[in-house]
Amino acid sequence: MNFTQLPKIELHCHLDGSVRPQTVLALALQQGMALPTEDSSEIQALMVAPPSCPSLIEYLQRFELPISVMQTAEALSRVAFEVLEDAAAEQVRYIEVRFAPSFHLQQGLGMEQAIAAVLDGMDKAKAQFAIDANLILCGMRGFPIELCHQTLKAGQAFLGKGVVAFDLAGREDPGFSKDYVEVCQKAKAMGYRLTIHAGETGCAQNVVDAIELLGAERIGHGVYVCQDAQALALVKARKVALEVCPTSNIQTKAFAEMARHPVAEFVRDGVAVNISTDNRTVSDTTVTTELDRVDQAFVLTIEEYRRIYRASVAACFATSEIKEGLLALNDHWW
Ligand SMILES: O=c1[nH]cnc2c1ncn2[C@@H]1O[C@H](CO)[C@@H](O)[C@H]1O
Ligand SMILES: [Zn+2]
Repeated sequence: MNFTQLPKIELHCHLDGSVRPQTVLALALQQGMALPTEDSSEIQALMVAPPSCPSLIEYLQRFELPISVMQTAEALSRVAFEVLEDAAAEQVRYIEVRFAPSFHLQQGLGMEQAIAAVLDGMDKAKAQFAIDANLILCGMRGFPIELCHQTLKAGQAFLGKGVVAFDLAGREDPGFSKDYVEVCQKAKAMGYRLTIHAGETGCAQNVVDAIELLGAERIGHGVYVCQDAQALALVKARKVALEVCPTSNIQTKAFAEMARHPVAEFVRDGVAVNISTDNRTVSDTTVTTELDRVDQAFVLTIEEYRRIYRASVAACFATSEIKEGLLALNDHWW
């Protein structure tokens, strides 16, 4: 199937993993920052995770370079604008971008300023391109939980003005959810929607916990429910959407090759699935490429793509007005 012209929805895209390599170079030069190389293809090589990264931890090391140049309001705005520009160019008509405000404080920005800067870049792109967008704030596992509380507080004023949800990202230890019950309860009480990275590299129980202990409405990845019938049944019964990022899952060694990835099985089994990039640069991909790779491995039908699209509309954290617009696009295209 040719996905190039079809409308797309991306629900799982990290800002710091989706910076254009040329922009990293330009920002570093502008900021007088020393780089290991000034060749943009070498910069790209430093940012892209190898096809066979030893683990999620190694994958996450690819974020250091882009984060180092994303410490000013101007840089954050520019990067946010460009991510929407890149997404719009491949017919992504709605995107939820995510980032961790706590990673952008190295040069004196406050969390509120970092969030405002990202929203500013997104607003400019929304005005210019055929794309709608919202922002998800990530709390980072492996760092003090206090930073999650600060993130929630910093984002509060922006709820309903571009910020829609809270996420937990970073390393995934078995049983992590029990440490985040209070944070997630607070997030919900404040009006944040909730999506949680879980079941990315091995532990289906983490998906169950994220749903039952934390109240996750969507799961980032969640792919390991394929190995646990009860976890899979829970995801289906609660209509929790999985934000599936196939290439990223191969890079982190969740699955040895695309042919073993459960995404097509999920779609055929009635699981609500969205297909996203995770990280446009670190995974060197686009939503179109992700769909092509799934199609090459499993042959997606148009009806299956429609199902993915509709599930993505249902699961996204947009207003009902935006959702109706996205569904109308679907009618128009098919
Ligand atoms: O697939 C992933 N799993 C877990 N954490 C991730 C993934 N991709 C990116 N990040 C983490 O989220 C932070 C905020 O955007 C990134 O800096 C990275 O550490
Ligand atoms: Zn992710």
